[in-house]
Amino acid sequence: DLRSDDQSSLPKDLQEKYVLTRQIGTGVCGEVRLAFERATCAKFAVKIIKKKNFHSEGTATRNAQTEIEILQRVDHPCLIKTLDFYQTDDSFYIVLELMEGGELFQRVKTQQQLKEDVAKLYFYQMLLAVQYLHSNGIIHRDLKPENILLSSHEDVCLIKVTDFNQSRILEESVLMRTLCGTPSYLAPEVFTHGSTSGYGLSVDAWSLGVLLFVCLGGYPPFHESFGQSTTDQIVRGQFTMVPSKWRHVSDQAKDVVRKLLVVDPTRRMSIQEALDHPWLQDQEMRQTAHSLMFPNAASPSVAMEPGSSRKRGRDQDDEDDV
Ligand SMILES: Cc1n[nH]c(N)c1-c1cccs1
Repeated sequence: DLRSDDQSSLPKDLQEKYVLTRQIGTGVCGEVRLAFERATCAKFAVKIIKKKNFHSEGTATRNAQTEIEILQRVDHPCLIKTLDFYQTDDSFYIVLELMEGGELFQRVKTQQQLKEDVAKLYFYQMLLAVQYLHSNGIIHRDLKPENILLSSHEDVCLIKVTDFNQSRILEESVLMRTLCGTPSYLAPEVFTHGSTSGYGLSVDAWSLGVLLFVCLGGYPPFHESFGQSTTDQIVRGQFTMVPSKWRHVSDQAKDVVRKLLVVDPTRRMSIQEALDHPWLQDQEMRQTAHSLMFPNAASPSVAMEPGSSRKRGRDQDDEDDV
């Protein structure tokens, strides 16, 4: 167990480059510590994953390797960046960007529920991050408030998605290879249930619906304290928007939640459809988000034409969204 002043159990090359200090987070896989780069005193977060916390070392290694591969492959302003990676016989050490605002989970807990325009700013950034992952064939699979980090203690701030430990990289499946051949002889169920054991990108859309519900309502849509088992509530899509918590939330925001929390994945709103939803057609919010994501980019000098109403189409979103 690493005490804050005990650096001796760390990999030597990690010790030489960083000083690890206090714990800033814990998770099922281990802990996160604040670190200072010796050469620059720059601050980072070091995620320590104990291999013994997995039921099999193989799982630990496979999950960590997938997480490392994804962390090193992705490059988006709303995805946490990895700087370094080390390992010993019993642990992995991942050096990550430091997000001074901590976890969204704590922010919602402290504020009880977020103001709608703040929730919209965060949700839009989450949509862009997940749209980027999906466009790179990656399903996150574990989107929750603990895995959304905030860059500062201000309401208006950059968010970053973290923890790809449960993520999966969509490899070319047998079904995809099968579909390369002539489909003439394939039975209909190959198309409708070819990957019965798998699931698609839509699992992340559902999780984003839960995340938005928590941000707007300040409580989770599905929880064992509501009587039935959480699993039964989820598979039945049973949730309640308690009036005292939701009466000041706009109908458009509620509509986004309801269209994401649809049990049938084929009927669930997609990430792109959410980006095209009227609630997200908020140019001021998008401009704020883009200035947070690209702080060095020149702000557009040309204001929108007076009276022009830019109804965004798909290509417009693609063009403007990262
Ligand atoms: C990673 C990372 N970078 N910056 C922070 N605060 C983290 C944490 C993740 C989980 C708890 S703290």
